[in-house]
Amino acid sequence: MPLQDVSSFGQFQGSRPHTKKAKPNHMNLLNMQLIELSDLKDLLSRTKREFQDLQSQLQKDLKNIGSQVEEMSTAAVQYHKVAEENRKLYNMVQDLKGNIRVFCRIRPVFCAGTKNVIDFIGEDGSLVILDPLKPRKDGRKVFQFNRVFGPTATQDDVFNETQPLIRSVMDGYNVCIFAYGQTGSGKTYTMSGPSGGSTKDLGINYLALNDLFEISNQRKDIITYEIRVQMVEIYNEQIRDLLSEDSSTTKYPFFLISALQNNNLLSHLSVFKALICTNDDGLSLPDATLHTVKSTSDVLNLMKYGEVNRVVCSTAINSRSSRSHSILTVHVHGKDASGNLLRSCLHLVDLAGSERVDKSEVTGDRLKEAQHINKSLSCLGDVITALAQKNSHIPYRNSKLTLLLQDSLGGHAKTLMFAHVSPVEDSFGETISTLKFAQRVSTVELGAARLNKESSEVMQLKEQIENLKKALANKEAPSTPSYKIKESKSPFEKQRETIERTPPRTRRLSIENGSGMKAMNVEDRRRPKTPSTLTRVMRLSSEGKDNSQIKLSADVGKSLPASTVSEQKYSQFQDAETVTKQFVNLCNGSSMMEISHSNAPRSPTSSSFQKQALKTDCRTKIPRLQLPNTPEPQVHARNGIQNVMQSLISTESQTANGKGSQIRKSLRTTIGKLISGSGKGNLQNTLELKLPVMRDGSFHDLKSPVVHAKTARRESLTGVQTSIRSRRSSLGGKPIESSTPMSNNRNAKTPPPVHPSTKTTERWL
Ligand SMILES: Nc1ncnc2c1ncn2[C@@H]1O[C@H](COP(=O)(O)OP(=O)(O)OP(=O)(O)O)[C@@H](O)[C@H]1O
Repeated sequence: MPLQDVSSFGQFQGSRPHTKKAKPNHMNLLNMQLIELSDLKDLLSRTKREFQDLQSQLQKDLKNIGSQVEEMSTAAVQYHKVAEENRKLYNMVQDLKGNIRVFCRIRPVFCAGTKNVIDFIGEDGSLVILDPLKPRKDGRKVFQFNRVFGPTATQDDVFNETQPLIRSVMDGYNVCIFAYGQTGSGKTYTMSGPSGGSTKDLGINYLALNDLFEISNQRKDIITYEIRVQMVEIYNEQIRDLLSEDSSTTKYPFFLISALQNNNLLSHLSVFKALICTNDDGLSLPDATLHTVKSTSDVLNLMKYGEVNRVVCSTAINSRSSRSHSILTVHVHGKDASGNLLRSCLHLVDLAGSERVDKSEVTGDRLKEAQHINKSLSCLGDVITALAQKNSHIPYRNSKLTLLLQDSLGGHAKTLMFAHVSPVEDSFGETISTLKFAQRVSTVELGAARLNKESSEVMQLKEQIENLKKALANKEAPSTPSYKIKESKSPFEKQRETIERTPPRTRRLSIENGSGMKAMNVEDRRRPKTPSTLTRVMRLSSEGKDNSQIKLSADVGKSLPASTVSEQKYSQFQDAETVTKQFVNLCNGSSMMEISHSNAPRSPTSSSFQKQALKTDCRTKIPRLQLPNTPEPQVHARNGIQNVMQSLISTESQTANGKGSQIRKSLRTTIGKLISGSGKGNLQNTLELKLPVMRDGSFHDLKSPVVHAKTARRESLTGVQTSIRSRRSSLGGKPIESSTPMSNNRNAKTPPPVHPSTKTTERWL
């Protein structure tokens, strides 16, 4: 470095001020410069060190910062993971509870300078609204939803959040998405896309179907899907098919509609099918044309067609205001390789906007439309309130809309509501009421969604059940004539004619069996209190071929249909016939046995007996022939037979015309045949179980203490005394062994009592 420069550097630095003015001497000057040079060297080295220190410090700091940033970023990632997990868990809880999910969407402000009422939109679904009239803290209203989409949210953002729900349709869940909000708040925009048929920014309807096709393609090796759509609108409480191929009927000018409405002609038009039908899964669906769609272009075309047919008009609030609720229903049917079936439905509902008629400035037909819209939305509100309060009655039937959405709102579907709000100050009232409604909807718990999947085995079983039902119906068909009044003159008819010719106060009971018909007439002189019954003639027939089919007909002055007892449909029973009825029921092992049990009066003429019989008249359901499970009914059956016999006997003993023995004879024969096996079929089996008599007429080897009573009863029924040890072929058959002198006398009118203590034998005596 030149000396001059060095000195000037030293001066510039001011590190050592030159106080002494030395004589310009060469040597001195040199020395001074050397000193300054060494000073400078020191300074340089110090600065260097300092710089190095600073550098290392900086590096350390940078390192620290780096590690801190790294820590923070991992914490952030963790936080997001946890938040995502929380959301998933929250959704799972909601799924399990079946809560209706609520997303809120805020449409953008279109006019610059308009005051915005949205104060805060949280990532977690919170929304704060500021009351323009109370700009301070107390004007803030906080709402919580599953998700809130701000004005800048795109259609894709909205769809991405909705996609998992929509996809579950392909897994067999019923899904319903409905857009709710005031008029002009963006419902149609969300569901269909921008007005005017633009193919940009298409809405959920299109994106959903597109996605369903994608899934269908992805799974085509595993499941074969069929996707069909139908599109209807509910306009003035009428359901219109928007995809009806008859274009002349799909759209009407408003003057025509009102004219038709005034003349009550609207319902006659095919398009106004005010019908809601139910599908195989019991889901309420509109009865409208179904179109199979195979590609997104099919969907686009259909949606355009439907949109054109939809009733829209201009109001003060919205230039293209929907005047109806539109419902796009997507039916998904899937079948996998193993034959398992799944069926599901996706309802995509764009509701008509609620509007304040003073604001929308509508009159005439528009006013009527607005009133219908508001009414149906209010019905929807009532349904939601009732559901939220878990009321027992949910007023679905108050409007077509709620009727159609019944399964989605109260069934086992996954339901999502889009609450649309406008951020402008002017709409604050409507915004608040929409948000309050949405909040209420979010509290509705529908229960866990149900999977509509049927395994092939279940389907096979269902098919079998159907076939069996059909077979049963066919089998029952031939027995139907037994309920009808017989046209041809059967032996029954002839018998009936004879009966009808018999004088009043004569009751005739005939029991028909396979071997022929034996009749008995009982003149009941001891029933003056019920004269009407005295004219009634009852006929009981027990057809020999199949004793399970015991036909019963009652002649009550006029002919009554003969009906099959096993079918429990005999129409009228009168007190005078209770004896027979008891007997029939005993044969059936029915509930009537309880009546004829110990509490039942023994005599059919006693008033209490009549009362009981009347109590259990034709309205009493008598079960089919069935095998008793417990020994109790057997006891009832035996008691019942005993009671019937006693009743008959008492009646017989009261008659003085000598026909009692005929009754007894006939009854004995019939009972004998029933028990011994001349009749075949269920009744016989039943009787075998009910009575200690086997099919072949032999007795069960009973070792119970009631054996004596049974023997006595059998003896009382047949009039033949038996030894406990002796076995008879049947009551009507020949005795195998006789142990008493009376035993051979089968038709003895007064058999000697074996157990004088029993009432039965007393009566015989
Ligand atoms: N998120 C949005 N982004 C851009 N434009 C929107 C958005 N939401 C709504 N719009 C526009 O606002 C206008 C009104 O929207 P839209 O017709 O969807 O309202 P609406 O709630 O269906 O009304 P109405 O109940 O009367 O049928 C339309 O022009 C629509 O394109």
